[in-house]
Amino acid sequence: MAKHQFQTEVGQLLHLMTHSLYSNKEIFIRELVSNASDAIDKLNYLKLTDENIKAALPGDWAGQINISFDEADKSLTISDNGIGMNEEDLIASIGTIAKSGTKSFIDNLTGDAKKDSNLIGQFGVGFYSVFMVANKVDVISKKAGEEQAYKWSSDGTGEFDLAPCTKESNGTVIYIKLKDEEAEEFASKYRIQNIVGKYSNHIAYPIYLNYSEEVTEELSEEDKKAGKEAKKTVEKRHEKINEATALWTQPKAKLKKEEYNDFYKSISHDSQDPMLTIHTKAEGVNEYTTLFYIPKTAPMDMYRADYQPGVKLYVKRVFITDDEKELLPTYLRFVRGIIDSEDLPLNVSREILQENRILANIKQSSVKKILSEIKKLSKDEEKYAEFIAQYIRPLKEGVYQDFTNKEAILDLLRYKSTKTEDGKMTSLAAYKEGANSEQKAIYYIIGENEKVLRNSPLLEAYKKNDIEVLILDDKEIDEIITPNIGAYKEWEFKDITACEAPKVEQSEDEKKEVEEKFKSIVEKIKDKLGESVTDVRVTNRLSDSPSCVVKDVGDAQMAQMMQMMRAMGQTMPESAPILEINPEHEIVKKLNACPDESTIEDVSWILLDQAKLSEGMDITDAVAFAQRLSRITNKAL
Ligand SMILES: Nc1ncnc2c1ncn2[C@@H]1O[C@H](COP(=O)(O)OP(=O)(O)OP(=O)(O)O)[C@@H](O)[C@H]1O
Repeated sequence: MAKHQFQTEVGQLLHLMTHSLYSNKEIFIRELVSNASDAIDKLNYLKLTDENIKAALPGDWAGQINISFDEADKSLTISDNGIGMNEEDLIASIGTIAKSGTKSFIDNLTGDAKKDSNLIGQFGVGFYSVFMVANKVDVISKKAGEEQAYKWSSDGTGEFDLAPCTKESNGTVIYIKLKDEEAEEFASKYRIQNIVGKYSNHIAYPIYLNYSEEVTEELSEEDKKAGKEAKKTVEKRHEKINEATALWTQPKAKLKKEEYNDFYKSISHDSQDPMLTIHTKAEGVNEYTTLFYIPKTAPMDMYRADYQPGVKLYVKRVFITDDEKELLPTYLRFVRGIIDSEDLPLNVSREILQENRILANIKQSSVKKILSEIKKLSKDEEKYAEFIAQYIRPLKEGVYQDFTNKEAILDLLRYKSTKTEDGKMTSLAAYKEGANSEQKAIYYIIGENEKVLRNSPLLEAYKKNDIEVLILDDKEIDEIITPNIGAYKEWEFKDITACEAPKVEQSEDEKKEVEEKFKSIVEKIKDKLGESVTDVRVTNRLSDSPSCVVKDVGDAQMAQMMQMMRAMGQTMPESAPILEINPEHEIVKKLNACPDESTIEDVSWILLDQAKLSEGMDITDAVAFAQRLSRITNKAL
């Protein structure tokens, strides 16, 4: 018998399973039954696509799962007649090699046992959950089409044994020796029935419960009078304990909300009810059923490049794949559920799926359906706020990924703005509706910090003109996506740091006059600040602040490209801003009349640095800034 060491991360995980994660232990049954069902799914598919496998199976092979328990032995056994595992599979799947999700699972643990147990399923570390209740586990497995069976055993500490063994037919038997304190709870008919009913009722294969029961003979009245003793016999039971129907094939009207929710939990490993359930049967050119769910909380791997897709593809109830990222567009990667097509050939290869016309049509209609259901949800402001809190980012990605549905997605987006407060958000439709008759564009400002953005001097002119400005504080994504939106219902999106200020009551002549009056000080400031600014000019966009910085309009495209390069990890220098000064402000007026060159120099730098600080930008030389401030303060006192 060969001893193998678990990889460090698996070891860590097992330690957590045995020592820390105590709440919701019952989910180990859900996880093992779900693995058994997946194993049967896989064999079902191979039977259709691989002649050798078909020949190796008995003609009447049909997938089934068996659970048995033995109170005296304090054990539970879960077995399936699915694909099975050979030696390599056992090592790779439940042995030395931790899957990509394991490390992030450990990193994501919060220490809160309840929350942490919910993470178990999400990270594909389901099998190990058995060690929450087991002292020792044996996995006896034989892969379909192969001769040799193997036995894997572990007590959940640092190592496991692996050795050849005998097993008649393909599939996997998991023997669980329960910890003493768990035996009473889980080696129990009612408890198992209850857990399977709760999580695995609509697994597409029958689950049988096998157990022995002592039966006392029913005596007739006569026998009782005659003092006959009732005989006791032990009878073996083999009872189906789940519905074993694919839930999505049932008519909508027949299904209750709880049934939908339970099914969701069984396919998603989530312990919460879903936020939204969308069940559609399409008949016509293409015949198919889809059952989609939107989780209440975004899946943990939503922002990982190697996220696990949440939609499974079936053809006429036969599972085809759960690893196809193209079934829905990437921006809808948080959706869970199934697509079951009547028209695809059963032996469709996974390779040709991507170019398949039928599937492309199903995908297109599914996206439309999901977006329209989200739109319906948006009518309920409170519920929709929860949706937005979880999914605004992927939705924003949709704006540039999905050109066909761009308008529909834009309608679903929500933004903070200068006219919303207390975390409330506005839609683009509401923004347009609330605008005055002169306005023809959607104004926005982007940054990292909401508070800084709300206090930006650049907003002063917009406030004065009662123009709403969208506050985009998710810079990483907003800076890439928003400039690419173009327009919403003919209203162009405009970045207020790079566009002309809104109209103020000032004629061209007045403007020229002001420029003339401040010409020489503008030149002087330009001279003092050198390459730290692209330009210096007087502005009419400010009222309370002496100065502000804006981007060079012509440079907007360049700035966006630089931002994309930065998002890809390149270091890119920020281009110098334009400094605008407020001719109505006392500081600027006094500076214009100031004869002292050194004061002009200090104030010029302070005007630039404080404008940068107000926009949340870094200043190049904080020490020099402090020194200048001291000098000016000293003069003022
Ligand atoms: N009964 C089984 N028959 C065949 N293979 C199995 C069985 N149980 C587990 N496996 C294999 O072990 C792997 C690991 O199982 P585990 O439950 O830890 O994660 P998973 O099932 O891949 O992920 P998730 O729990 O998210 O579905 C499975 O992917 C599968 O390859």
